[in-house]
Amino acid sequence: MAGQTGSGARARVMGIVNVTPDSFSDGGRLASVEGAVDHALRLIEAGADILDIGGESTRPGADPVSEAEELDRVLPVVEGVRARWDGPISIDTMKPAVARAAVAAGATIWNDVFGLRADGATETAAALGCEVVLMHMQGSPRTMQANPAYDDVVEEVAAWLAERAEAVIGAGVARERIWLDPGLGFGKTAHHNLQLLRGLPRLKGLGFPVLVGASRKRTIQAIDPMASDPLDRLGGSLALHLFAASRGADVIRCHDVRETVQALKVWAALEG
Ligand SMILES: Nc1nc2ncc(COP(=O)(O)OP(=O)(O)O)nc2c(=O)[nH]1
Repeated sequence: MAGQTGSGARARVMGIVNVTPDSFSDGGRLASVEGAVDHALRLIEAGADILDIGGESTRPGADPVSEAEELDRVLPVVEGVRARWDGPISIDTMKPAVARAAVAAGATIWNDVFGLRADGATETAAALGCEVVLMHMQGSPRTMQANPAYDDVVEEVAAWLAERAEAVIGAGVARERIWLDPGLGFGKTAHHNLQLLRGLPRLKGLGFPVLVGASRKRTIQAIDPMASDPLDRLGGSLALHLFAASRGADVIRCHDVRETVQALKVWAALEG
């Protein structure tokens, strides 16, 4: 994992490759394996440090995808990218079997929005020895936005992430393999998301690299009602991600890689 940020060093950029028909901002755009691999290679060309490949939308109200269907979607893309690039590839999945198969196909990171809570997930992560992203989610993708509520969202998310990290370390996952993620939009209101971004130093204080994904998310529309179309949220995405990097985020997960890399570089140059 790259060095800590906040001292002018650029946060690493994780480019999103959604191999799904229904992702909230780019669903269905990568209809073929070739198209998805080409898109991934374009993200690398644009400066992505990591590629995140996912076969199941986690947007609010998303329909679950079967293990077989998810495998059919992601494995050919992981294999296709790995055959052309030797950089870090993360698999964005909640299913241990999908993570296992993707690592066998060349993925090096398990990005689990469910925080390794599926049956067998911690054992699988320990056995794979890959890096793991533990993300906070209140509820499930189908229910999480119904009525998100916290007394103190920063403290509650920090405590939850600390507990999950200790639990997976106890299950055999090496401490240095763990990244944390506050899960913006996963059981949070726009207000909660902004508070979590302001509270990133508290999450960094847990002693793990922090990943933030605000790209094209609904929080931006809550601030700019004109941005009803996720594709109209680039400016807000860049603002949220620059703020996150300035508060110590180590990895930024985004769709618009070229613009994000450029913004982070200029911001780092300003900070000297
Ligand atoms: N670690 C992490 N993983 C994530 N995976 C998916 C999404 C949702 O965004 P997207 O992939 O664009 O949409 P969808 O889930 O509809 O495919 N957000 C995160 C996030 O914030 N952090």
